[in-house]
Parts: sequence; C-alpha cells; structure tokens
Amino acid sequence: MKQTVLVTGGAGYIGSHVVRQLGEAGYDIVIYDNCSTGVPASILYGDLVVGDLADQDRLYKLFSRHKFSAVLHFAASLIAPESVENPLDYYANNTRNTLNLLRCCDVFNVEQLVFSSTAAVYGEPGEKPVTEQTPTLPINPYGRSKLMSEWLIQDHARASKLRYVILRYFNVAGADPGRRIGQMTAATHLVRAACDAALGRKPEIKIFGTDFATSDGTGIRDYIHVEDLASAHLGALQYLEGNNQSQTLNCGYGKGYSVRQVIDLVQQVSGVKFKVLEAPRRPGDPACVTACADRIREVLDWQPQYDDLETIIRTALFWEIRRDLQGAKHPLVDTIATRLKQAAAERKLARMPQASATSTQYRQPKSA
Ligand SMILES: NC(=O)c1ccc[n+]([C@@H]2O[C@H](COP(=O)([O-])OP(=O)(O)OC[C@H]3O[C@@H](n4cnc5c(N)ncnc54)[C@H](O)[C@@H]3O)[C@@H](O)[C@H]2O)c1
Ligand SMILES: O=c1ccn([C@@H]2O[C@H](COP(=O)(O)OP(=O)(O)O[C@H]3O[C@H](CO)[C@H](O)[C@H](O)[C@H]3O)[C@@H](O)[C@H]2O)c(=O)[nH]1
Repeated sequence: MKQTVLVTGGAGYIGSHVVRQLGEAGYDIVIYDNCSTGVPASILYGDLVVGDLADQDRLYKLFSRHKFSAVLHFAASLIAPESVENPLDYYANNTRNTLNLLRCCDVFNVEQLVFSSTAAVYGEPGEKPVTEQTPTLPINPYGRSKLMSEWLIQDHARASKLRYVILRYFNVAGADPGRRIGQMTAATHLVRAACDAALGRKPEIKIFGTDFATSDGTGIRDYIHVEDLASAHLGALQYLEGNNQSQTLNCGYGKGYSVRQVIDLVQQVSGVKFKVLEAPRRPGDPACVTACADRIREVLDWQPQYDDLETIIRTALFWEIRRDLQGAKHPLVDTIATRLKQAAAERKLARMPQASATSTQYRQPKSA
C-alpha cells in the first residue's frame, strides 16, 4: 500500500530534492511550506499546502485530513550569522515549531520522524572529524535551536511510540544532476556565492576569515551533494518502516575542503577568474567542521553516488546557468555553458572504452 508522508519545508532546496526522490519511489506526499524561502516551482511531486508551522490550528486540520505514516521535517531558518542577530526568530521557527509538529504527531499517532539537524550542533570541534558521540557545544543560536529540537524529539520519543532518525547535515551543495531543480532563491552559502561570482551576478566573492588555525587560514567544511543527502532520507524512512530503533547520524563524506580550495575549483571548472577579496570572519563561524560518516553507511547502508567536490560544483554551476537561461542572461553564461559541455563530452569520451566493454558484457540478447 502507498504510504502518505508529510514533508515540512518541501518547497526548499533540500526538501525539494527529497520530495523528488520520494515521488520517484512511489510515496504519496503532502508538502507543508510557508514559501518564505521555498518556491512552489521546485516541487515535482505531491500536493503543496501553503501554511506556517506556527499555525497550530492549521497543522491539526492537516493531520486530521490525512493519515501520515511519517513526517520529514525540513522547515527551518538556517543562516548562522543571521541567528546571531535575531536569536528569538530562530528559537521560534526552529525549536517552538518543532514542538508544534511533535504535538500533532502525538495527537494523531504518527510514529516515524526524520529530522533535518546540522553539524552546527557540534560548534567548534577542532581539526578532527566529528563522530555522533562528539560533545554537542553549538556556538550560535542556529545550532542551539536545532540541538534543542533534537532534545524535544528524543524526550518525546522516550515517552511515546515515536521513532526517529535525526540527520546532522554537514555543508550541502550541488543540484539535481537531471537539472530540474536546485537552489531556487538567494542563498549565502559558499558554493552558491562562488557560482554567482563566476556567472557575473556578483562582482566578487569575499573570503570570511583568513586567520583560522587551518592549513591555508580559511574555514574548512565537509561538502555533501544534495542528491546523496536526499537518498539518505529515503534510507532513513525505509529504516524506520523496518521497525528499527531511533538513530542520530552524521551526513557528510568525511572530507574537508577550505574556502580557498572551493573557490579555486569553481574558477577552474567555470574557467572564470572572478575577483576574490579577503574579509573579516563572520560571527559564529567555526574554523573546521568535518564528519566521521561511518555510522550512516553502516546503519542505513547508504552509498553516496556523487562524493566528489568537482561534481558538486559542476552540478551547481549547471543549475545556476539553467536558471539564468530562463531569465535575464549574462554574456558569460554562454562561455561557461560551452566549457562545461566540452568538459562533460571529454569525460564521456574518456569513459567510453570501459563503458562499451561493460555494455557488450551485459547486453546479451535474452533469446541467445
Ligand atoms: N543547506 C544546508 O547547508 C544545511 C545544512 C545543515 C542543515 N540544514 C537543514 O536542512 C533543512 C532545509 O534547509 P534548506 O537548505 O533546504 O533551506 P531552505 O530555506 O531552502 O528550505 C527551508 C524550507 O522551509 C520553509 N519554511 C521555513 N520556515 C517555515 C515555517 N515556519 N512554516 C512552513 N515552512 C517553513 C521555507 O519556505 C523553505 O521552503 C533546514 O532544517 C536546515 O536547518 C541545511
Ligand atoms: O561568501 C562566502 C560564504 C561563505 N564563506 C565561508 O565558507 C564556509 C562555509 O560557509 P557557508 O555559509 O557555506 O556554510 P556554513 O558552514 O556557515 O553553514 C552551513 O552548514 C552548516 C553545517 O556545517 C549549517 O547547517 C548551516 O545551516 C549551513 O548554512 C565558512 O567558512 C564561511 O565563512 C565565505 O568565505 N564566503
């Protein structure tokens, strides 16, 4: 029987990629989103209900209309420096609204929850990759608001039949390799900011902090492709459907790249030497955050397909170019698009001997 799942924040960047994979896997999907940063055009499957998680009455009505087998909870505010400026908004949208959602799960007997948490719960863990056992010491209100949400979920699960998978994402980037969806709205993330600079949408990129205690002085992060992150959600859902116990899992590849390395690679892949400025650190930015991601592979049998920074950057750039071609077009877009197409064709050629050997091997006529 088809299961109906609720996806909060499904019109957003990550949620929309998960919705697409859920739709392809045959789930019935209801998306609840206030479209503050998400856009309806990014929803390729399911029904969108436009509403706010703060509206408890609306949520009750939604839960009473559907029999949800599970909830995937993405809706949140997520810009760490902004959370330093407006902490109360972050606690309201992230922590209080998670409580609203849990109340509905409780009243309507929803027993499976997949929650979007973040590496920001670890704060400033130093150079070592962090495991799920690393102490959680968030250094900004965003991280604290998410950690408090984790506690709400864990405490409620102890007192009820709720089972959960909390996924702590590291830095998410890239776009649907099929180029249907990607980051739709303005975003401050590094890969996006570098793509914007390559496409000439911004005159330059700023490196926030060059005096961190890292190899080149700039911040180090573990970048995960949004498509792999989405498949981890399907794995988490299937894991819960298999009646397994609750888990908290890191979602990253276990590889660290500095801001300079990311910018250099965006310049290399795009062929555009955009301007790079050095600027002071942003408030609340840790020096280095990378994941030990052994447990998620083991527990969910998760097998990432896009574990490569160049692939992340290429899919992000392809998506941004596609967005540009639909709207106002910058002259550089054509140059970069041609360059990316050439690179893709060269890679295809390089792979050809192996590909044709494999196809001869496997495509034997059935009647033979
Ligand atoms: N992007 C990252 O690098 C990253 C890293 C770690 C964790 N996360 C987490 O992943 C989740 C999704 O992030 P994203 O990058 O897709 O962001 P996003 O802003 O694209 O998506 C968030 C979605 O939630 C919706 N939303 C926000 N507040 C809402 C409310 N009160 N009621 C209803 N809908 C609401 C927005 O309209 C949007 O569609 C968040 O919980 C975030 O904390 C993201
Ligand atoms: O224009 C920019 C943008 C970013 N950076 C730097 O690039 C690194 C990554 O910054 P992002 O803004 O891309 O991402 P954050 O690490 O700040 O945070 C992201 O990943 C976290 C998990 O690690 C959280 O989950 C959070 O929601 C999500 O925005 C940081 O050192 C930042 O200072 C720049 O130098 N210039």
